[in-house]
Amino acid sequence: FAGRGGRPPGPDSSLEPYVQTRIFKIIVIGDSNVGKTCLTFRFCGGTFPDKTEATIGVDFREKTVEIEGERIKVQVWDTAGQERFRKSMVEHYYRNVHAVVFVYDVTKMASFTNLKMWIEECNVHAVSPLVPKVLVGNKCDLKDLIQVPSGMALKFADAHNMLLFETSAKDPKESQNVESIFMCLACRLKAQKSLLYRCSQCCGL
Ligand SMILES: Nc1nc2c(ncn2[C@@H]2O[C@H](COP(=O)(O)OP(=O)(O)OP(=O)(O)O)[C@@H](O)[C@H]2O)c(=O)[nH]1
Repeated sequence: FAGRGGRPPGPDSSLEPYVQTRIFKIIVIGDSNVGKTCLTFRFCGGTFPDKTEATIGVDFREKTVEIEGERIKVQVWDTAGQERFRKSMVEHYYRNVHAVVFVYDVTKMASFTNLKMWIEECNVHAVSPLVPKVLVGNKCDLKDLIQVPSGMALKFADAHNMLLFETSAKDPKESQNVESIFMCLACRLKAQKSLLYRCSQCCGL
């Protein structure tokens, strides 16, 4: 199925151990300035960038993780939040996507209300309801500036069948939480794809 990657076996592959690595494509979507670049940096590189600029088109980051003994490449697509930097790329974002991360800024109500628009864009591009989606409220370190209450975000997440993560890409103490966003999705994808394997074995599809 789509989402497999790695080098095909060469003529003398019997001499070398060859392990195929699956690739999961995860896109990160949301308003400009909510911290998509910083979250993907934190997950893939373990750091918070000193300085960021608006993403133009898309930036790719990746990290190989191990789940139940299988090495999986998590390919993160850090998409542009600004309309002018994303319009020529939108089709590519959604093609063969395995999971979606919707991000808002907990200190900016508009970024939360705009989520409806991001979900709509996802639907317009025919992303299957089976594609796992999560909601991330970022910048939780700015405690005095919070505009989006957790209860409100939780209600929205429930209504859209998503898990909610409230995180900070900036605060190193929160890095485990950032990691959980992507690991949770990778685990769900691994479980789904295992089911597909079993199905293809039993019903021959
Ligand atoms: N305090 C705080 N600031 C953050 C956090 N995450 C990101 N920022 C800041 O928010 C600003 C925007 O971050 P980016 O990661 O570039 O935002 P983006 O969503 O990728 O923006 P676009 O590329 O325009 O879509 C930067 O100044 C970051 O330093 C966070 O968790 N806490």
